[in-house]
Amino acid sequence: MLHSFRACYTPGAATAKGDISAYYFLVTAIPLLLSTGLLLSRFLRRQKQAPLPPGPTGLPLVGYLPFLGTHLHREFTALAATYGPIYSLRLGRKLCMVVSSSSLVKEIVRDQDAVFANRDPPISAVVLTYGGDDVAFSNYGPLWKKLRKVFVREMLGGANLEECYGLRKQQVRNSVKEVHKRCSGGEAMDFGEMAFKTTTNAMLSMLWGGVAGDDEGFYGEFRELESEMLVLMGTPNVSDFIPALARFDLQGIEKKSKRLLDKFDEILSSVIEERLRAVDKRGGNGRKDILQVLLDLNRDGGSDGESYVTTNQVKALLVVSLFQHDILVGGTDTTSTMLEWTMAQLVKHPDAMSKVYKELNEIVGQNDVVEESHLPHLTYLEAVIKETLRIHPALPFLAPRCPSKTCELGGYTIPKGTIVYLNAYALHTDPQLWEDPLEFKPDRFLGVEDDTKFDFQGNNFQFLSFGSGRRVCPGQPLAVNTLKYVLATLLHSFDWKLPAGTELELEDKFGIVIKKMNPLVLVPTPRLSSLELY
Ligand code: HEM
Repeated sequence: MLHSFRACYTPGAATAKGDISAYYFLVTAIPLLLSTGLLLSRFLRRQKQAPLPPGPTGLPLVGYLPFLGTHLHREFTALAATYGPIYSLRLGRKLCMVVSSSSLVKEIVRDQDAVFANRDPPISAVVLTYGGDDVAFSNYGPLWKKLRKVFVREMLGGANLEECYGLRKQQVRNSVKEVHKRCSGGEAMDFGEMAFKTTTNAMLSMLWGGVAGDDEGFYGEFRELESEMLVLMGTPNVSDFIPALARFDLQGIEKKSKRLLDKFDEILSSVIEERLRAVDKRGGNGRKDILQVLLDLNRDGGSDGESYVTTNQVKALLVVSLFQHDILVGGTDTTSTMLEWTMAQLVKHPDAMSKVYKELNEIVGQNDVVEESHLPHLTYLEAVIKETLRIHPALPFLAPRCPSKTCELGGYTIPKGTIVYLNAYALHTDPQLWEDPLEFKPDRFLGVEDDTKFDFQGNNFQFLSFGSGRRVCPGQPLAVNTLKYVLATLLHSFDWKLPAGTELELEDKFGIVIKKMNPLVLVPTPRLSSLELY
């Protein structure tokens, strides 16, 4: 080809010398022209590309990290007032975006949901879930789809949830007995601690039938591991923000997470081995529990033959379920945190509390105990729970998303791999969207004609307690059921008052889960006529 090219430009009289210089000219000029063209087209493309969202500048290397305070949900909300509903900031080497408008959230979780469906988990979470081998941390793809299906259909499916009711009920009734025992001395108790124990025991009993969960020593060990995890996940890790330093593990977080995983693994392996040796494989209450469902999938892949899960995936799914979100959000239990917040708001608002008691008297009566069949009729209690989730969203930024490719949002470029925080707290407290947003007014959720308007599925982009889109919380039906059932039971059985001379404050503490700063200490007194109801 070069030859024919040369022939065109070297007609008859050309000398051999002229031939050679034309040849060299072409050999150098063509690549030069091509690369200039390439650079020019890249430059023009970049000129055409939308800019990054505006945002505060930080310092070299560490970015905006040194300027972050202790109440990130409020700080990120305040920054939106300066930089608008989408802004960017660098945390270490990582580029982050904060989105605080319902129209942009809708674009992320509906119009571009598949693009924004990846995660960027911290190193400690990756280690503690056997390499991110689970539903909460895997990126959007075949592995996530399979694990999500197992989680939603096999582990927490409607039928399974109903079948496990007996086990949950037993644990909640145990708590009622324990509270009743402590009532006689007028003893004050830490409500959050009792709520944590109740929900953990209910979950343990669902997972492996309470085989080991009834054992106090075992429970204590789990609590210890849980608080160790809290520390590990709660400590900002330089390796997460400056990946080039990750291999040095400067704070030893990766090493400690591995040690913690070994302890979890020991417990989970012994529970699994015990079950594999057992003659009766049905677990507690004579039914197939979640452990058995997972072991069956591990053995034969399930009825569709496609739901095979590895042994490590069995363990990672158990860990995530056990701590509900603990791994995801920093060693803290979302359900018991929300139980504590709801109770605190009720104690703070006696009007709302008396409406809950009135509803319980009408629906359950004082000569019966609360059953799950009562729950759909407790509409005021549900409004109270929604209002609490609105003011205190357990995960104020949901679980951060990560786009799998560079895309555009609201006229800005969002580069692949950016960490995207959906600021649910900002949306839940936006005065444009809610009247008196900081006031506790459960009635705002009553009498809404359209059932889906404020459902828990994230169909309304101003109320996002459980997220939205394909990565919406799969534990939501269990979480709402547990919240309603435990609250209804504890309120129906007891009156709850502050200890004499104390005052209630509602100060919060930022973590990946927003917890109450100080424990909620209350004094219960029995309110049912018959001792048998305890
Ligand atoms: C009040 C209690 C709870 C709240 C407020 C809550 C909230 C959330 C939120 C906001 C997300 C992120 C959704 C998103 O990215 O759009 C999430 C994800 C998740 N939640 Fe929950 N959750 C609760 C209880 C539970 C329970 C009880 C379980 C399981 C037993 C659970 C399992 C999960 C899992 C596995 C994910 C990750 C889903 C995925 O990435 O595909 N959650 N939750």
